[in-house]
Amino acid sequence: MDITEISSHITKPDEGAMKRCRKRWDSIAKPLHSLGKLEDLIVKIAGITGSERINLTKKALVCMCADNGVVEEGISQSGQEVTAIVSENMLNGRATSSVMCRHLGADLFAVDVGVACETSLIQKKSGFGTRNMLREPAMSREEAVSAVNAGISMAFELSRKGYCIAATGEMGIGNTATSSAVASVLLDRPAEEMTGRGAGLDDQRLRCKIQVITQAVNLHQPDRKDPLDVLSKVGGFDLAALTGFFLGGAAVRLPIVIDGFISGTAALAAMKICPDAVHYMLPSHKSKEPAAGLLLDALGLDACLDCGMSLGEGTGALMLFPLLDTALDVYEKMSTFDEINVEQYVPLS
Ligand SMILES: Cc1cc2ncn([C@H]3O[C@H](COP(=O)(O)O)[C@@H](O)[C@H]3O)c2cc1C
Ligand SMILES: O=C(O)c1cccnc1
Repeated sequence: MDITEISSHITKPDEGAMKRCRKRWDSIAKPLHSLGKLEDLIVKIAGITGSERINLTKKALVCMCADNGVVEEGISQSGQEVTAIVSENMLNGRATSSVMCRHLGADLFAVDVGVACETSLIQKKSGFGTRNMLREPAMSREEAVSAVNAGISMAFELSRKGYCIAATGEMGIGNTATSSAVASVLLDRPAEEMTGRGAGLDDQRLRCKIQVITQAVNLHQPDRKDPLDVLSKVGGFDLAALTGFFLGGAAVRLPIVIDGFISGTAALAAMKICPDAVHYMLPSHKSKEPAAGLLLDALGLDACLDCGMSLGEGTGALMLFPLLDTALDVYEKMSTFDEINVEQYVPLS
């Protein structure tokens, strides 16, 4: 399956399963809707999987790793080599995401979709880093399509392997700049509003980052109605692959948890390609990056967590897993009003 046919395989969630799931929540002997957004997320998962019997035992984190040519403009605090170092650390358990995955019992899939050197990650390279978007389009349209297809194929692979839920993550120095560029075009907002300090920038470098993004967008004039045009001109392999992963996840009915600003930007691109894809996305946290809230609003999603996190690698998305597990335990194990002989007041209208 590739991008040309994926949208026709994305259908609406199962309303019947959602209704039955909501009914079960309402029958549990506790104040109605008192687990709030956590109840809503379990209901959403019922709609995604088509069953009110929820299984979240097998969990994955998919980290799309890639380099960005625009790093040579000094828009990140770190050098390009850090992408490969941290990505490799995901394999030996020394990256934040891998420590968290081990703690949570989730399997980590670190995918090389465009790191600038050879790596020992899962190989789905569409190139060795993008070009510098300040000088030329970051990718050709064909390269962007290839990265989207790599993301789609990961979703199909996870579904075949029996995963019940997947968190999204990325590693790529400079990808907050590409995300700001893509988000500013898709949301039609100025770069100043969409740009933050990423992995840590002082005021002067932040001003430079905003200028670089503004200039790149002005130079290439990406067509906001064509997300592939936007991704190819001012995006990155990681963003394109994540976009594909969201689309593929929707097609195979796999609940996919959005991480922070970068994953959120890819989620928005996926929604612009296929609006129904958003029904298969679960929000996790509101990143510290300044446009995180705007992105979630554009997706029509409301995050459970606001911890001031801005780490990437899928770390915010992973934090949702224990909350979902706990909510699911309550959903499955608690007594109902009937079982404890408590009558519920049912309003007449
Ligand atoms: C050591 C280190 C580990 C990271 N893990 C995730 N990121 C995060 O920071 C990068 C984006 O920030 P910027 O656009 O400012 O470069 C991404 O790789 C992201 O996942 C890291 C960044 C660093 C430096
Ligand atoms: O919100 C994010 O995704 C993020 C923010 C800063 C650095 N890396 C990722």
